[in-house]
Amino acid sequence: MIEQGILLRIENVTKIFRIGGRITGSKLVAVSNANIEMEGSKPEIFALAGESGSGKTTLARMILGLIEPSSGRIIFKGRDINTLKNRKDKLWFKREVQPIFQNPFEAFNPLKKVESYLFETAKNLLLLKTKDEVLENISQAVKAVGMSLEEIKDRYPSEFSGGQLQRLSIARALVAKPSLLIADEPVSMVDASLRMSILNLFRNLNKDHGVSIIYITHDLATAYYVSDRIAIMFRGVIVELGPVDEVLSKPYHPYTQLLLESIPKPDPDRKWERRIKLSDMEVKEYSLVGCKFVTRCPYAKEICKKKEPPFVHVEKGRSVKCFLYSNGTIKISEEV
Ligand SMILES: Nc1ncnc2c1ncn2[C@@H]1O[C@H](COP(=O)(O)OP(=O)(O)OP(=O)(O)O)[C@@H](O)[C@H]1O
Repeated sequence: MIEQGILLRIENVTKIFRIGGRITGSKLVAVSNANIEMEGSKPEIFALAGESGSGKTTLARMILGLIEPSSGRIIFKGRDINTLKNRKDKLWFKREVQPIFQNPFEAFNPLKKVESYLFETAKNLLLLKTKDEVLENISQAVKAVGMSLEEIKDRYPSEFSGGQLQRLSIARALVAKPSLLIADEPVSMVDASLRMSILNLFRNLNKDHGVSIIYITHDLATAYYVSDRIAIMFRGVIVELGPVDEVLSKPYHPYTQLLLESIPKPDPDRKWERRIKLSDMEVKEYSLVGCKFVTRCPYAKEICKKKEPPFVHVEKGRSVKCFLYSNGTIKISEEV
């Protein structure tokens, strides 16, 4: 049954990878029981934020249909994307959900003219036949990113700056007329001076063209700037979700609180400082049965080691995965 108004529903999605050899190896739950819902009637920018290795890219790849969840479902416009079998349905999904990658230089072959990518996308995904139709379509997409066809004609990737090339990779995605863009760290390789213009472009695409965007980042400052809602991930688990201004001004989860403490206030461009040492703890934390944050949480109790915390709806639109809130009493919400 098609659910009216729901663009994307990530339903109890888990991804387990096997790491190491077949005998000595172990399992790593890269994404654990993720739940996110995005409405189609209110296109939004949804930030998926977390430090390196928190499972963001794995979740993004599942939403793009590049890898299948170990369990759970991803429902896009009422259809389970992993049950799309025939060519027509797969093509439909490819048009609807488009990726934007981190490194625009890797998205284009240096020996191929940039415009050829746009032509190919129009032909392969929209199945446009006439040259006029194709030109009309790609010129709209290029215009939407603030450039023109004349500007890109006969030019190769090396003739553009990183910022321009990232715009063109966004234009290429737009040729398909997608409802959802999955942008994985789209500004981290772009010069700081051009970063804001790309983020503003996302805002325009969302407001003026009704495109929903999942913005994946480890940078809370840009997440705050560009997005409407945010999910904070830690060791494969969404620990907190809600409107970005509320989550970042009044974080509930002890992990989100710690992250915000570690942001150097005067410089919003700086990445999160690694106040928390990650790599050495990483695999161990992934395998904890209770809360993944228990070993560093200043509020940890016995129960946090033994049981997975529930995802509690704390207030309208806000949820947090923490025992501190499971009895309905918010004990820590100030002094952050
Ligand atoms: N194909 C794979 N096989 C085994 N482990 C994997 C695989 N892909 C990812 N992982 C592991 O899953 C965990 C989550 O990785 P993921 O790339 O999703 O995190 P991330 O938050 O996107 O990090 P980054 O920002 O560094 O890309 C990491 O521990 C990673 O090593």
